[in-house]
Amino acid sequence: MTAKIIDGNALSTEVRGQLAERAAALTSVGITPCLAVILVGEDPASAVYVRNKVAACEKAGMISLRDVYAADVEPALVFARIAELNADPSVHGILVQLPLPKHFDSEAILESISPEKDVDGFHAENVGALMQGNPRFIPCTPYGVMKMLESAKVPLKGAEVVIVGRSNIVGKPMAMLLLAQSCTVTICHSQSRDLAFHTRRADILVAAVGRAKMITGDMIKPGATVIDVGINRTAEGKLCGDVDFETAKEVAGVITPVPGGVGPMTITMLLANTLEAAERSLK
Ligand SMILES: NC(=O)C1=CN([C@@H]2O[C@H](COP(=O)(O)OP(=O)(O)OC[C@H]3O[C@@H](n4cnc5c(N)ncnc54)[C@H](OP(=O)(O)O)[C@@H]3O)[C@@H](O)[C@H]2O)C=CC1
Ligand SMILES: Nc1nc(=O)c2c([nH]1)NC[C@@H]1CN(c3ccc(C(=O)N[C@@H](CCC(=O)O)C(=O)O)cc3)C=[N+]21
Ligand SMILES: [Mg+2]
Repeated sequence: MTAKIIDGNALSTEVRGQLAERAAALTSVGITPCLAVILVGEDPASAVYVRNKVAACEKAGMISLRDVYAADVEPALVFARIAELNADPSVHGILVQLPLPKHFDSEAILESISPEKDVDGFHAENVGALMQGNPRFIPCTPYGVMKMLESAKVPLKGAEVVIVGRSNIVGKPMAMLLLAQSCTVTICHSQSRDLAFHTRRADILVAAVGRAKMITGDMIKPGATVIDVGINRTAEGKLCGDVDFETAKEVAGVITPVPGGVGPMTITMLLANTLEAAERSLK
C-alpha cells in the first residue's frame, strides 16, 4: 500500500475559488482586497515566490502592489514605504519577503508593519496572540498545513506530533497550532540527539528543515501522516522536499508532495489572510 497523497494544488484551487467569491462580494461594496509585497534584492527563488503571490492575488480578484528594491538599498527607504502602506486605507495586507539582506534588522522591519496588516503573522504582537490561543493572523505555511490535515481528515486530538525545525516562520507556529488542537508536540532541531528515535514515534511528522531528502522511509512510523514543508533545489535544478518521497510513500499512510504540496497552500492562506484583513476593514 502506498500512501494517500494530499494534493496541494487541487486543494488550493478549491479554496482559492471560495476566496475569489468572497473577494468579489467585497468588491461589489467598494472594497477590493489589496496585498502589498516588498522584495529586497535579486534572489531568484524569492523573485519566483513574489511573482507567484502577485499572480495568485490577481486571479482571485484581489489587487497586489509590488515594490522591488536593490539588495544594497538604504533600510530607511523601506521603513518609509512601510509607513506609507500602513497609512493607506486601500492596502489591507503587507508582506516583506524574507530573508532580507544582512544589513537589515529583520525584526525591526517586521515590527514596523501595522499588526492589523501583518498577513504573514510575524509581528511580535501577532506571535503573542497566536501563543495565547487568540490569533489575529495565522502564519501562512502552518495555516496551509492545518487545512491539508483537515482536508485529509487526519485525527489530531491526542496525536503524537513531531516537528523537525524550530524557525519562527514554520516550526514554532506549527507547534502552537497543533498544540491548540490537543496534539502532543515534540520539536526537533539541529541539536536534537537521535532524530530518528523521535520521528519514528510520530503519528504526524512535519519536516521543515531545508535539507533535501533527509527524512527517509526508515524514520517513519507505518501509517503516519508526513507533511513536507521543505523546498530544496537539487544540483540539476529540480525542486525537492526534506522528505525522501520514494521511500517515505511506501511507509506513510498520508503524505504531501514537493512540488504541489505545502507551497501552493502557503500562497492560498496568504490570500485568505489578505481577504480576512479586508473584510475586517468593513466592521
Ligand atoms: N512550503 C513553503 O511554503 C515554505 C517552505 N519553506 C522551506 O522549509 C524549509 C525550512 O524553512 P525555515 O523554517 O525557514 O528554515 P530555517 O533555516 O529557518 O530553520 C531550519 C530548522 O531546521 C533545523 N535543522 C537544521 N539541520 C537539522 C538537522 N540535521 N536535524 C534536525 N534539524 C535540523 C534547524 O535547527 P537549529 O534551530 O538548531 O538551527 C532549524 O530549526 C526550507 O526548505 C524552506 O525553503 C519555508 C517557508 C515556507
Ligand atoms: N515574508 C515571507 N513570507 C513567506 O511566506 C515566505 C517568505 N517570506 N520567504 C520564503 C518562504 C518560502 N515560501 C514559499 C511559498 C510558496 C512556495 C511554492 O509555491 N512552491 C511551489 C513551487 C514553486 C517553484 O516552482 O519554485 C510548490 O511547492 O509547488 C514555496 C515557498 C514562502 N515564504
Ligand atoms: Mg528561515
